[in-house]
Amino acid sequence: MTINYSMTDSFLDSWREDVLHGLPPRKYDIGDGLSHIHLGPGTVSLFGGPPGTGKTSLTMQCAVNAMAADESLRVCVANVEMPPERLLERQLSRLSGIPLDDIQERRLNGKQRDKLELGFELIEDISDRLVFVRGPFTLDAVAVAADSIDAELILLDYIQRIRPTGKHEDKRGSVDATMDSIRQFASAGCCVLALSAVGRSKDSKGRSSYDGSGLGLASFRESSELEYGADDAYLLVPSPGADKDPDDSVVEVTLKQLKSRYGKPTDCQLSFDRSIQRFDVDEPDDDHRRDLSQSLAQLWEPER
Ligand SMILES: Nc1ncnc2c1ncn2[C@@H]1O[C@H](COP(=O)(O)OP(=O)(O)OP(=O)(O)O)[C@@H](O)[C@H]1O
Repeated sequence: MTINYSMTDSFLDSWREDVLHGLPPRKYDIGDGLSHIHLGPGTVSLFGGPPGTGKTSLTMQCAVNAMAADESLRVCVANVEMPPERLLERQLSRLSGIPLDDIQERRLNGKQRDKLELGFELIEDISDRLVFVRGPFTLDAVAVAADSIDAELILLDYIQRIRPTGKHEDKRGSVDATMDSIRQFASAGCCVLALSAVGRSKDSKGRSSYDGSGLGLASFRESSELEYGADDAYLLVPSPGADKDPDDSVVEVTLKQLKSRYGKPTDCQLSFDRSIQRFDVDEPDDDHRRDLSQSLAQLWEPER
């Protein structure tokens, strides 16, 4: 076994230089209103939430936006549930505004085909920097695929189904080992986005449910190593009181930040338009805005 350790004087100079060089740490631009989500080299972020809330779509949106904003960014995606073509159809829908149903059913009229071109162009721009693992879904395969393009951002969807190296006694041991390897990816300078299944919790009436109010850090399935190993952890849950009509194409969801290793956890409200698979950050409502402007005004106009 290799044992790693370092004397402080061996890295003091480079660290001092790093602190003083005046440039902020690299952070990906994943879209308007989402700057509190710190995704950058060397970080591990965990995204959990009930099935179908949009974790896959949100994290793919973040990755594609980051690639569009930074032409040097290379990304590796390992999705155990959906093939690349289906994942990209969601992005095509979002980027062109054409309903996903029409794309999936291949019922596109001339006008829609023209609009799709914009989406295809954007995807073509990132196509030589985006690699998908097709299987086996092991961390070794992820490492090979990521190395093939020197990927810096790795998206694992989802962590309980991606097998680590070696044999492990049970699911828990296997997820622990996966998190260990993910930390090694991060130490090598990668940004890892890991999606996680969550367990049901008890709702206010004692029933087993995925109700957002009962979910927390301990809800990440199989292992506490997940909550400790991640730098940041998020839960994507339906917003409290949001209209739960399953036919609505737009649903209100909350991205709760449960853990932020180096900052203050911040929640944010999002609208998820499922018909085009697009997430938008909700503007604070007028009352909230008024409260803020009043408090600001008071700051500048002290009581007379
Ligand atoms: N063509 C479509 N039109 C409208 N909504 C759709 C369409 N295809 C998928 N959806 C919805 O979009 C959402 C996609 O969610 P997504 O797969 O990103 O969720 P997830 O949180 O990753 O789920 P899971 O944990 O089950 O993988 C789901 O609610 C799904 O029902």
